[in-house]
Amino acid sequence: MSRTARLMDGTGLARRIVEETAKRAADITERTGTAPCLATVLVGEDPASVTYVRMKQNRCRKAGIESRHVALPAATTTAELVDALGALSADPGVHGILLQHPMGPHIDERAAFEAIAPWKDVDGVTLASFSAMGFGLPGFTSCTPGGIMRLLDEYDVDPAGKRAVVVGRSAILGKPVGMLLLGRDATVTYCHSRTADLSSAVREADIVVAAVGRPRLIRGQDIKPGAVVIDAGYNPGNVGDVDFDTARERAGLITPVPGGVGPMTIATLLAQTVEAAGRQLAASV
Ligand SMILES: Nc1nc2c(c(=O)[nH]1)N[C@@H](CN(C=O)c1ccc(C(=O)N[C@@H](CCC(=O)O)C(=O)O)cc1)CN2
Repeated sequence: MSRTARLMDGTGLARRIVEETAKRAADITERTGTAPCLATVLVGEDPASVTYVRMKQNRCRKAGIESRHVALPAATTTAELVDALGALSADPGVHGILLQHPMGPHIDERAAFEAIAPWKDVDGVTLASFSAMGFGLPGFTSCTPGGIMRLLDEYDVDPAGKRAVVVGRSAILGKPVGMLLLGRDATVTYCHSRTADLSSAVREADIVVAAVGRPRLIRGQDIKPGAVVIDAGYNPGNVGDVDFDTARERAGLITPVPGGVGPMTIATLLAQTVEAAGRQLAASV
């Protein structure tokens, strides 16, 4: 019998989160006379990154969050980038910092991320944020993983006792989403480019998170009937890592691309920026 998965509507949920965030931003602005402010930092002019940063700035504007942009040339050195991030970290007018990824092969990404003050790390990329996520302590989550967990909650998917397979192991996506699922008592398997038999691992999964950046890598035939399929892939042309048409015939729930995980990434960034501003401005009065 053929079935069609229910769609997980990231666009609609993100809209509601941003509306709620806008109310909190307005409240902070009224109480303190200062609007929450996100600094966006972009090294080079990668077209996709330019688009994502612009999307973040536009959503900030609509939510009453100020944004300040630092555009650095592609040839910027790690030391120069660290200096720029250090200046933003020390600036009391900036409450959150977003360093767009990727930054170019000559940049030491870890050194750059660590130049962000942990209390302004609204993108959840520092070791401090990563450790807090790992230990289930309060802190800022990486935005896409945080958005994915919020989507699962919205659709009453309780990870406890479920087999979750994360395809991908990047520092801002695969690793942290696996940690968050483990923190919610899922049994987590990470798959990656050296995994011997990806298909058989995926076939075992009650929850699949595709976060590898390979268009349509995960095919419907490998999806366990009724599984929850989260497509966190953002490949050129708005193509996900999951072959949507075949996967939706077997999954129970599935995120579309576009309209699934992507909007949740930005909504999480905005919500965490306002949270950071609220804390910093409360501490300064
Ligand atoms: N420092 C970071 N860098 C990157 C992150 C991140 O979370 N922090 N994530 C990705 C890309 N990304 C944000 O930066 C991102 C990708 C896609 C979307 C999104 O909303 N996509 C839409 C479709 C967009 C369109 O119509 O063109 C969707 O899926 O519906 C948001 C953010 C890499 N770098």
